[in-house]
Amino acid sequence: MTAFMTPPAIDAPLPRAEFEARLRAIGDARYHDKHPFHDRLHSGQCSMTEVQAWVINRWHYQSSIPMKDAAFMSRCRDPDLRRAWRSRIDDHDGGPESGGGIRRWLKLAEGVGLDPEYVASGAGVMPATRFAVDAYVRFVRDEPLIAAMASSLTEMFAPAIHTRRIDGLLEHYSFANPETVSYFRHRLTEAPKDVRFTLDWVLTHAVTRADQEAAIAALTFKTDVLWAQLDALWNGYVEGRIPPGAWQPGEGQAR
Ligand SMILES: O=C(O)c1cc(C(=O)O)c2c(n1)C(=O)C(=O)c1cc(C(=O)O)[nH]c1-2
Repeated sequence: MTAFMTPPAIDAPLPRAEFEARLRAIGDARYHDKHPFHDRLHSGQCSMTEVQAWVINRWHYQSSIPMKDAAFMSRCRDPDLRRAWRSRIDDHDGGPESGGGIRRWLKLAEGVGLDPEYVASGAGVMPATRFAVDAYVRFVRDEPLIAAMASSLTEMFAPAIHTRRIDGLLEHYSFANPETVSYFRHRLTEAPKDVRFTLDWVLTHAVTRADQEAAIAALTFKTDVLWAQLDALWNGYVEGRIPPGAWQPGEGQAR
């Protein structure tokens, strides 16, 4: 660089490929596939109490996802964006006959010996799970659209963990069969469809460095949302410090 050339501004936007690499690096560093609860679950070391606690608590995430997507859509003036986004709600809610991911999660609940009505009531969800998931819904409702969209990009990292989960559950647990793991099989095609659209949108529309940093921060926040849920699960049901009001083993069993 000669003395007459202007140095690049500190806040110059990242080239597209570098921006994408920064987003992907968040998965390598912080995605919840690295949480010890997942190793325990996928390698068959979880007791049925721990599996039931996971299914009950994750219900709060599952059931909130279409609500956060509806909150997102309520903010979009662009019909093209709404049209692309609404398939996410269809994936989880499905039609009246077929149902969708929500119904498939309740099949898993039944398969692990729980009363699906108990699970669907949301009773027994731990406070920390609620705080984490509800923070995600609020984030998507309140933050700028680019950050709201980028926070869903943890789905970039989900197919690998879903594949590991399907294989691990089928290998190690007698409750696992094509019906009970069907939730995860559907996600193998649904998540890449979501990511194709959203990643391209974020990479294209985050044109300032500030927007790019906000997208990176949003994705980082979302990894915290996921990690915090598993920390709560580990504390409550592996370490045995069940918080007041949360599910007690033996409650909500299938009749
Ligand atoms: O099992 C998982 O590890 C996992 C992770 C994630 C994720 O990375 O947020 C989602 C899902 N599953 C999932 O099933 C799902 O429907 C989903 C929607 C979203 C989202 O942020 O919009 N994440 C995820």
